[in-house]
Amino acid sequence: MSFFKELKVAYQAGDKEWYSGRASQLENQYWHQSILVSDLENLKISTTKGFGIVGYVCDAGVKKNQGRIGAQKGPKSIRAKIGRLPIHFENRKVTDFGDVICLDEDLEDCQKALSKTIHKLILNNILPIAIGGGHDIAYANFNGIKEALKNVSENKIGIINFDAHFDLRAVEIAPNSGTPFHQILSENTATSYFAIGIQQQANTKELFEIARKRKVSYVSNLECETFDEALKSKLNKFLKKIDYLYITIDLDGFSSAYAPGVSAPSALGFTPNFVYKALAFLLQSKKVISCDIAELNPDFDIDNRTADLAAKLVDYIVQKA
Ligand SMILES: N=CN[C@@H](CCC(=O)O)C(=O)O
Ligand SMILES: [Mn+2]
Ligand SMILES: [Mn+2]
Repeated sequence: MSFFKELKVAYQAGDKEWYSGRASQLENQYWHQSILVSDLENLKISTTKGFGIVGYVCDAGVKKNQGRIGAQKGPKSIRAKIGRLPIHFENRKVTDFGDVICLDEDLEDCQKALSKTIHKLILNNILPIAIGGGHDIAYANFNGIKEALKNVSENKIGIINFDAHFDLRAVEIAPNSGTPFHQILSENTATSYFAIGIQQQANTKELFEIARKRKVSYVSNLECETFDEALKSKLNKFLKKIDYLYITIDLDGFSSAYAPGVSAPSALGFTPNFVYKALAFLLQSKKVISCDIAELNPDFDIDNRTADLAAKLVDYIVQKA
């Protein structure tokens, strides 16, 4: 495809076949009835704001980070659950712009392809909702945002990551799913990063030290039992500093009771209820420029419950943005 020329990556346009569910005599009852599909080449500039789902079919970063592979099957699994959800929103146009697909473990080219996609969607007045794929999706999403906000000073762009992990590992042999925020903060020193749900037993002392040096804001999983006033006030302070917010959700930040289908599950993570409340709070700021949901690994899922959670997060973002 010429949009991705010079990149070693495959692309598949959005396909209605990916979305199915219960038939209804009435229109607009289920996602599978209303979702639109498109390819990236024929995207026309729209004056009304829309939402764009894009799949990041890549687990090369998870593999390079010594994780359990399978996340490249994530996007398909999430879409199968999205199609079946009822619709409780009006005047929202959601289009699936297809998949960028990693070839021969060429992580960097796949990331560049996703960055180009995110950039194009934002320029077309679309809020991207990227679905992964490993958490290396974050480096790609951020670079797409940065390109779209070329004239915006980097300290006006903030990142909020729902995750058990900082993902602040320094790049040693090659970038991977554990390095995205180290890469971003090294290249954009004035950009602020807030991690929600950090688990002490999932991050080394070295990672906490990197977070301190890089002035990363964070709250631990223990502070995420309820979405309380203390956290709201920290987030308000963070939101005040920035004009644009990128939200990224690593499913391994949830308790494995809700999200078993990830590379690194943990029983200690947050509940869906907590994340719903935090998301509603962040989305009402109207500063969100792009978002993604990462790390679904269908090979380890139980009764597709992690895919179902990811699909419901997509639906919730569309409702609240
Ligand atoms: N994406 C991040 N992954 C974690 C993996 C932790 C683990 O494998 O236990 C990390 O690098 O810290
Ligand atoms: Mn994680
Ligand atoms: Mn992560």
